[in-house]
Amino acid sequence: MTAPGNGPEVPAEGGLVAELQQMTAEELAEHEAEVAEVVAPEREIAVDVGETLLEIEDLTVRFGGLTALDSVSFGIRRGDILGLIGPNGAGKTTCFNAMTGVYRPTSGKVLLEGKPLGKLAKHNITRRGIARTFQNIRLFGEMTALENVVVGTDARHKTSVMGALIRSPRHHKEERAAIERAMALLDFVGIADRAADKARNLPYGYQRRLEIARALATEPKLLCLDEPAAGFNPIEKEQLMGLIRKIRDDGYTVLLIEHDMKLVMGVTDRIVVLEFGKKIAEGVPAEIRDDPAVVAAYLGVPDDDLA
Ligand SMILES: Nc1ncnc2c1ncn2[C@@H]1O[C@H](COP(=O)(O)OP(=O)(O)OP(=O)(O)O)[C@@H](O)[C@H]1O
Repeated sequence: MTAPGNGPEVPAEGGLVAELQQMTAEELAEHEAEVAEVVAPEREIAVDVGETLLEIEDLTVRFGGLTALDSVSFGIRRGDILGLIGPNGAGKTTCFNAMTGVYRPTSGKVLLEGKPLGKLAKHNITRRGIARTFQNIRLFGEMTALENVVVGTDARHKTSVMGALIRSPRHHKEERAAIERAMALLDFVGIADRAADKARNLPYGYQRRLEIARALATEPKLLCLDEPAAGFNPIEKEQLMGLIRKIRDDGYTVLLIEHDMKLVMGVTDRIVVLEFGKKIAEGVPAEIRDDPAVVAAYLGVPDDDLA
């Protein structure tokens, strides 16, 4: 990682944005294709679209006497956007936490590409290919936006600690590549113009996008987004839908926890519904919208618009 203040090469203020503004439509399309190539370098991931990427088998998580997740099973296909929904306290975040090594499941399994994640620690699960964002934004506030993303790319670095200490040529090369990739990711999520700003000084919507860029920096096979639209206005929600689709179109698989039903129904390929820790429904958005058990689970939840 580049030490803060050590001068990663950020374009001069407005540089990239000014450049983009002057581009013709053709040049812009070419630029976007180049950015997409850097953002998802492992293009072969698109080849296996439709195969099962992640399987959750009979997953149970108990906290003392409370069963937060009760023998839940579902799968995620490569290239899909899967929505995980349910009323407050249904077990959605617990499911994310059990998948990403934050909680140990009481019983059941999580398999990525057919291999159980077992008792892997969080960072090893990230290395295996699951990245996530959090309900409450977690960024390094004193670091710049660019540095926050460079930190994410560290999960993929191959240099040894010694190599980093003596600043070996391999380490130097990796560092340059990390900065270039981080810049491309900021561009991809639409916040490259604020690359040099401290994360804590960014507007809220930019911080949410920065979290997504940082998660993408780990080159995940599966990107888990925990309520990414929380606190967004309708225009920002619309833009977020566009970004989630763009991420999927770039070859990633996405698992989305979100309360905003319009967004969930508009962007997902399939939906799994939890209530009181149990799976009560699974299907395509139109099936879920008309499912009596789902409608009943949401009755009395005025903020959610199931119509
Ligand atoms: N660390 C914990 N210790 C004890 N109970 C917990 C813990 N984490 C979650 N729970 C409980 O587990 C249940 C499921 O919580 P969870 O946060 O997974 O629900 P959720 O569907 O994500 O809800 P929300 O939409 O409100 O975020 C709740 O009853 C919650 O209080």
